[in-house]
Amino acid sequence: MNADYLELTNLTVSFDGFVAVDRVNMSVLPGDLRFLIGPNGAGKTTLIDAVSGLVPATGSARWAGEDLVGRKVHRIARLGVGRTFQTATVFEELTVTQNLDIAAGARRGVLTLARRRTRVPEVVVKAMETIGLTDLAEVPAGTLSHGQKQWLEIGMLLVQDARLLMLDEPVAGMSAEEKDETGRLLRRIAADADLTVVVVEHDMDFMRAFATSVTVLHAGKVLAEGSVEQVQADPRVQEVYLGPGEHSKAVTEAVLGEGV
Ligand SMILES: Nc1ncnc2c1ncn2[C@@H]1O[C@H](COP(=O)(O)OP(=O)(O)OP(=O)(O)O)[C@@H](O)[C@H]1O
Repeated sequence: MNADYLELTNLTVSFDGFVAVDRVNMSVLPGDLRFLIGPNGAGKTTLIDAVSGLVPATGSARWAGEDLVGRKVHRIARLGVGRTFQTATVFEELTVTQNLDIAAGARRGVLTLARRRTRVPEVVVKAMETIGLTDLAEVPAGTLSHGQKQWLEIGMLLVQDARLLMLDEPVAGMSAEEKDETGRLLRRIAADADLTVVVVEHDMDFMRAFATSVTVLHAGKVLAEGSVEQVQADPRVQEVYLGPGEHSKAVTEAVLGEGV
């Protein structure tokens, strides 16, 4: 099997004694589009921060045969781990091509960057096609819509050869069409390119439409894991989203979506 799978064992993050991520065990295989959901403060962002090396953790986070815990951020990135943040971080005054070229350059190193190049590298052309921004190649990134900026950020991870992509609320603030487009893009990336994708998301409609598997975090712990149908039908999941007690089908559906 492709060694590019993520395996968290007892992953734990504490902030001055407060345990934000509590002995999490979780495996994500290539080709999977894993959604990480849970109420506010459940520890979702902290978990992907720990995997990307942004906060110290204990336990282990194995990826591509190495343990990421204790490694520096740049070293983790070099192992093919990439993430986006809730706010897109593109260079607004540079074009789509230039943004991708710089990201690809970061991977190539200073020597290659210093050489004059007259044409756009193949990897940039390919990423632009994947994210659907070929027609906007020469447009400054600052003029892109919110959704298009998120896609550009995903493209920047692809040209850096990221094989594990962790995306923090990618569709927040997007239009319905942009959400659909993003879902299809993530499916393409996961299934066709066989990359490992973890999406932190609050948008239940988006999760239902595109997740291939779901992990539910609550108070730093894994509460449930499985297919969309399995986690939606889990009474413990319904309870953390709705509070304890009996709920009408209509109320449950309003929060967790239809089909529960
Ligand atoms: N740097 C920090 N120092 C102290 N506490 C923190 C820090 N970062 C996060 N926390 C706490 O850890 C808990 C988990 O936060 P986190 O942002 O990971 O949750 P989340 O599931 O991503 O929530 P949301 O969906 O609201 O973004 C929260 O109680 C938060 O206040």
